Amino acid sequence: MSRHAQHPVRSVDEHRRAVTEALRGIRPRGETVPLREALGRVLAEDLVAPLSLQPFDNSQMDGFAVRAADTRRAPGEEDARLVVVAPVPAGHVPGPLATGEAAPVMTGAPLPPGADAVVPVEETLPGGFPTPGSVLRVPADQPAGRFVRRAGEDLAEGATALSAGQRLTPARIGLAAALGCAALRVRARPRAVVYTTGDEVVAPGAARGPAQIFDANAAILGAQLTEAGVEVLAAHLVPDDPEAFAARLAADAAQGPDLFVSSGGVSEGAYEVVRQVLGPHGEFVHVAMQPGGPQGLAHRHGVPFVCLPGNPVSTLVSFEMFLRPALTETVGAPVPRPLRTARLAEAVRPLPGRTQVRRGVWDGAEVRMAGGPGSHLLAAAARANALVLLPPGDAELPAGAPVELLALD
Ligand SMILES: Nc1nc2c(c(=O)[nH]1)N[C@H]1C(S)=C(S)[C@@H](COP(=O)(O)OP(=O)(O)OC[C@H]3O[C@@H](n4cnc5c(N)ncnc54)[C@H](O)[C@@H]3O)O[C@H]1N2
Ligand code: MOO
Repeated sequence: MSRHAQHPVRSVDEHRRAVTEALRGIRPRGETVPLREALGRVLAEDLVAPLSLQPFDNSQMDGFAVRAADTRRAPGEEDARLVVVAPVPAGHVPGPLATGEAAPVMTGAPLPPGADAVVPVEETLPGGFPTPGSVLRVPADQPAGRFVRRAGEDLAEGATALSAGQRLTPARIGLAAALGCAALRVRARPRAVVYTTGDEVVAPGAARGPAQIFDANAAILGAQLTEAGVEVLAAHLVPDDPEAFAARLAADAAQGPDLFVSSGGVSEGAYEVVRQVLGPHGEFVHVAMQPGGPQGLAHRHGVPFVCLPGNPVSTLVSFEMFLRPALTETVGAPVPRPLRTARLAEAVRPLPGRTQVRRGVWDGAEVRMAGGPGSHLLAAAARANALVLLPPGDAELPAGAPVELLALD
């Protein structure tokens, strides 16, 4: 237990709500994108159908358009006899169908005016598509409407085809295309600036001193933000120098970001650059979660600032537990991670009073821990495909016990 309660303690849910509230101020701008760039984007305005789907009555089968009334069974006859007229290929406008006629129609071809049913070619005699003037035999008593796709059956002209706030899936993009739209108005991606902090941290590829480590967190956060549909405007590695950090922040604010995200510099040390600069502009708390205990949340230059702890796995887990769900809730993307129930492949001891987020390898049924609980274990986390959510508890969870997890891929 801590002797000096330096930070207020809050629950995982409370902090997720706080991050979500902080992001509510993000004002979605709109932009128009071609359909091929629309996947996963969030629609900025309703799409009203400029035409019906189907746009016209058409055939669902390769066969013959007929008037159902012409096929009424004559006494002692199995089949009705009709006269074949000129075929209707898809994409061509047919002439009207007179009584007693059958027009060869292909799937998707408009139904000739007067026709109200389609008989599939394989049900007819003599078979295939006979030349115009030939006699065609079709099974008697064809029901009206058979194999006819009605105009407006799927969607009526003027109806709301897609609603503002919907995420664009392949089917929704396809619907826009079917309605003749080549581009869609979507919410612009939120734009973030990322800071990684610490005198001990150097960029991958740079020269590393004996007490230094490479910056893993800029790469982690860059990938997580990109995956979540956020544009990373810039990523800066800042030293433990509050004045330099404050100046960097002011310069970056001029670019008009929607969000600042940092890793490191939030806990109890003597050189906590993020907490020193942002402390007066926000709150630094301890969340009842491991990893990812120390957390900060501020506003600077009118922009929400989410401060994550510096251990690489703490950064990774904190993003998944707080920032990603907050983006889903406020900006409408990304898709939430699926929450699944799995059985423990091995006994696991949870933490009293704190939610523990372990990294796991999940095979769809059982989950096995990938490495220990330590938040520096990035290589173990890289083997994992799930975050295992262990609720606070004193008693060991036996092998076979059900646990919830967030599936990462
Ligand atoms: N006296 C206390 N000490 C610590 C506490 C505490 O409650 N009392 N909490 C511990 C926990 S839990 C965490 S998590 C860390 C969080 O600390 P900070 O957010 O201030 O992060 P740093 O001290 O800057 O770094 C922590 C750790 O991670 C390494 N690191 C930092 N940035 C990067 C990076 N970009 N790439 C790779 N690795 C990074 C850094 O070298 C440290 O080892 O505080 C504990 N201490
Ligand atoms: O809470 Mo810290 O994030 O465990 O390492």
